[in-house]
Amino acid sequence: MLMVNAWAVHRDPKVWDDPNTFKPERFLGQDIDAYKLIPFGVGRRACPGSGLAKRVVGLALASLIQCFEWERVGEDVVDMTEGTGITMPKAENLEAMCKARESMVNVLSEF
Ligand code: HEM
Repeated sequence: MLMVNAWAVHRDPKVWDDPNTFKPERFLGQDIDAYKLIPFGVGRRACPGSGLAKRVVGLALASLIQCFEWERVGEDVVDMTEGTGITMPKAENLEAMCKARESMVNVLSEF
């Protein structure tokens, strides 16, 4: 079996400018070469759920931001250090506080 090291491809300075900096705007307004960005694999065995996944992740995140106000638990900046594992867990679990936004209280209390 051939395992492709997507982690290394996504952090290769020969492929990406400033690869270790979180810059989502780097993806705006341009087509990215399919072999440079491979979170869903590539080719015949690429993830068939990628279209669904991309829509659901955006929808879930947008819903959480729309419905709740979020705050850190303490003053410390969130530690983004990566842990070990196939699905790239954080080294430290993310703890956050959320409060339903005023405009959402009636909507959320119906569930
Ligand atoms: C953010 C969410 C997801 C990520 C990052 C992801 C990523 C991947 C990756 C990297 C592969 C292996 C591709 C390869 O071997 O080159 C894969 C395979 C697969 N994924 Fe996903 N996936 C996601 C969501 C989903 C969803 C929502 C479904 C189904 C509804 C799905 C169904 C599958 C299936 C069936 C395969 C095996 C394809 C094959 O071996 O021919 N995935 N996925």
